[in-house]
Amino acid sequence: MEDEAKSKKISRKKVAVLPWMRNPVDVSSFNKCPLNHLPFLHPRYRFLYTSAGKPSIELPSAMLLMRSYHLPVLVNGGTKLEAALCSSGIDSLFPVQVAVWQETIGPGSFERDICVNSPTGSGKTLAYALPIVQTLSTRTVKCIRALVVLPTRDLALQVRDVFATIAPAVGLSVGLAVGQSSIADEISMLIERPKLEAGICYDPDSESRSVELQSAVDILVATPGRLMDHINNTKGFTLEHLCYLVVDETDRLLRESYQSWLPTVLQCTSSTVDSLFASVSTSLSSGFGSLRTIRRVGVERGFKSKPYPRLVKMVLSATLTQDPSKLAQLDLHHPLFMTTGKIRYQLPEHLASFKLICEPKLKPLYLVALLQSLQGEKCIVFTSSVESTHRLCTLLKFFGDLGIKIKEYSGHQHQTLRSKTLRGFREGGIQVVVSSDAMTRGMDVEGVRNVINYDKPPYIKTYIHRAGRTARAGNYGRCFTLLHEDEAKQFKKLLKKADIDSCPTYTVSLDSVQSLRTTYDDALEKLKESVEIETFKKQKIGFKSSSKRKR
Ligand SMILES: Nc1ncnc2c1ncn2[C@@H]1O[C@H](COP(=O)(O)OP(=O)(O)OP(=O)(O)O)[C@@H](O)[C@H]1O
Repeated sequence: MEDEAKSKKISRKKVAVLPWMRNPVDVSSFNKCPLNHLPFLHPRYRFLYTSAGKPSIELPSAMLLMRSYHLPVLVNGGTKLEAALCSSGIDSLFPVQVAVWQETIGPGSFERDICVNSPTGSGKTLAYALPIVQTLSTRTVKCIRALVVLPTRDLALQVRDVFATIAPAVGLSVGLAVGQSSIADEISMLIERPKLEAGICYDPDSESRSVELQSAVDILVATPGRLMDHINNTKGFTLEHLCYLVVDETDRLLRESYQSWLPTVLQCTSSTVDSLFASVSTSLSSGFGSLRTIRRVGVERGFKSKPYPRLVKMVLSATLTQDPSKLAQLDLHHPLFMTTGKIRYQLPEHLASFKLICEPKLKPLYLVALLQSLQGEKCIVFTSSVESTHRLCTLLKFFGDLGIKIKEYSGHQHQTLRSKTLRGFREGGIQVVVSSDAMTRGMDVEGVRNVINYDKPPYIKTYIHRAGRTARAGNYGRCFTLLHEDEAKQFKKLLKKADIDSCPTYTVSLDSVQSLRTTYDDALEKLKESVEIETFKKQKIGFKSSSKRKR
């Protein structure tokens, strides 16, 4: 939001778009592509099988050929990756995935850093996950080669799951650094302990042992805070072999410094010839293990005959920032901008936007009437803050049996509770989630048919991300915005920024609103009591902890 407020001020001064953003690759000019027609993947059938189904060339030479194209190993005439994708219900790639594929595995060959601005739900996660996994499938030594950074824990978990559906198929391990478990547990998942002879105890503080520690993962999905903890404190944790850095939800991640994670990562990964020579001279004295590391850098990280290539960066968002000072932080190399269509803010193709004009004092009643008219369809209700999320959710529960299960989701809740709610929502036990902006970005819950803006979104970016929780992956969805009469004009202006000229009015029956009035009065009374009890409890806890401190 701050980003948008600032960019508003700047836009009045008419900041020029960066030259490389002026002629983007238009993702909408690409079509969906069945997996077996994917360029560079398809020829394997021709190389390997004749029309009679007999192998046309020897398998080992075919394997070599595939390796040179970063193609994964064959299984029964298909690829392990293809099989993994198919078993998770993916039989073709979406346009953004095909476009990115062209620039990575295809002719583009990861030569440029890639910046993707593509609508919510268009499949950006797989767009970067698939080429990375395919390229790394030929690696022989395990170390962190790809790092994906996301702003929240739940988003990181979601992205880890996408990698986990394809990476193990080609023998790659995916790790998570988000602070979901204790730091010790996380370390044990990320770092492989040396295998010791019987009777010898491993001492994690021993300097002499640290050279033997190895990464247990090839791909790491992390949030900035926990990533910094590992960079600063975890023995054996290194990003020196990193080949791919993905900054997902880029504009959100660049908005805050998060302990300067980005400059730190860039510093950890800068592999100049100088530093390489420095490490050669130190490693020569430190034994065979490190010598292997030098060879790994020289051979595996090298492609296109460049022995020590730069780190490839991929940055993505549905509302990618165009602010030059923000983008400069990424230190992009010859960046390629890929965007969908000509409009900066695009909504999903099958999203229908509606407004619902309500009397200010009766807004909760309009919401209940709307929820009832949606008949239990999965729905996310967005409010403007964690406090109003809590209040609204509590109020809805006091409405009695609405026949729908409603839960709250906000940044103030404990992670375990949030995860439980998310699980229930995904599995269908919960039909309505009332959320603060914690669920606005990136969250992918299958079957969400409706999004309701209980509070008007302050910025178009907020509208794009909230609305984008529905109508994902080509599905249909609706976004309703509850407005007071005097907010309508402002809202119209806001939608104009995403080139939305028409936002029809949705109506709920006034009778159903009126019929809820008595229940509403009771619910309001109960809400008042509940707020008082909670305030009292909070004060009591505050008093206890402050008197403890005094003691
Ligand atoms: N090729 C595909 N075929 C079928 N479904 C797909 C494909 N690619 C992605 N999906 C599904 O589409 C949904 C949206 O994908 P994803 O979360 O990557 O979108 P996104 O563009 O990152 O959205 P956001 O901007 O909101 O983060 C997911 O449920 C994912 O499983």
